[in-house]
Amino acid sequence: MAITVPKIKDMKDKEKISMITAYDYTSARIADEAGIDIILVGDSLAMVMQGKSSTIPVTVDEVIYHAKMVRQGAKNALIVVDMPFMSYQADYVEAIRNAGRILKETGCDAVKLEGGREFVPTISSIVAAGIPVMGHLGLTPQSINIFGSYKARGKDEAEATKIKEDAKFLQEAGVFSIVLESVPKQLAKEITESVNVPTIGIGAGVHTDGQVLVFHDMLGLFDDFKPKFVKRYAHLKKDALDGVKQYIKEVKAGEFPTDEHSYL
Ligand SMILES: Nc1nc(=O)c2c([nH]1)NC[C@@H]1CN(c3ccc(C(=O)N[C@@H](CCC(=O)O)C(=O)O)cc3)CN21
Ligand SMILES: CC(C)C(=O)C(=O)O
Ligand SMILES: [Mg+2]
Repeated sequence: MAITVPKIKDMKDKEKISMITAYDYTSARIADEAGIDIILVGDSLAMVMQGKSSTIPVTVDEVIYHAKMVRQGAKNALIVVDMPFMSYQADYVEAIRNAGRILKETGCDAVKLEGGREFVPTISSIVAAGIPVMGHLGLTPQSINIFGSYKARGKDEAEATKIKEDAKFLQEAGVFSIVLESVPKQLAKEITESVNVPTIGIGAGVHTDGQVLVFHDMLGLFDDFKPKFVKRYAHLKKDALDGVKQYIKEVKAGEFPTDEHSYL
């Protein structure tokens, strides 16, 4: 049965939520067939699909292109799409229109946007339009030019308090779930216990209500950088390199194709 927003909310304190990114049909198929709860069409596609050094350049048209392909590959998972940098920050009417385009043109289920109390009016307006919103606190990569690095957030008392308060603000604004990225595990635990919507951690320890990782990171396919929170469950880049090298060798040696791969 297809997973819905109410089902995700209901999983808090009952069953851990599994979430993974996907940017195309083939990866979405794999995640969905494996039984993932949520697929995120992350703006991390800037790094993984486009080779950029931040998520800043991604456009609404580009996430829509990827989200359409993901939709084709997923039958059961809930599909959440990241709202790109500057598609929701300037004014809330533009934010509603962009969130609406994303849902309407892709058939996906919800949007995610980064930020705390400053975005309460934006989030509540998008939700009022009938579009479910997932929040994102802690390390918010679209603010890389303010932060200056991708280091963990909320390590001092003042920032920890701000993030914890922001989680409450997001809950009041009507988010159905909150991603907590790169924060101390104790802070993530306190937030998880203080809000009534599920938290989904990435680099936030074991006490969140769910976990999310980038598909290409956890399968060892992407290695431009490797945050501490990434666990490699496969080594696909090594497999792919070995495969392509073997193919080249056999082509050069006239060993491929044999009659098995020829029309006789
Ligand atoms: N492939 C990929 N995976 C991601 O998890 C990811 C993206 N891209 N793009 C968007 C953001 C950027 N992210 C990042 C990028 C780098 C670090 C990183 O280098 N972290 C250091 C922090 C060290 C510290 O806090 O002291 C690390 O070593 O973990 C973390 C998250 C997470 N997101
Ligand atoms: C890392 C996750 C949470 C994300 O926002 C992304 O992939 O863009
Ligand atoms: Mg993102």
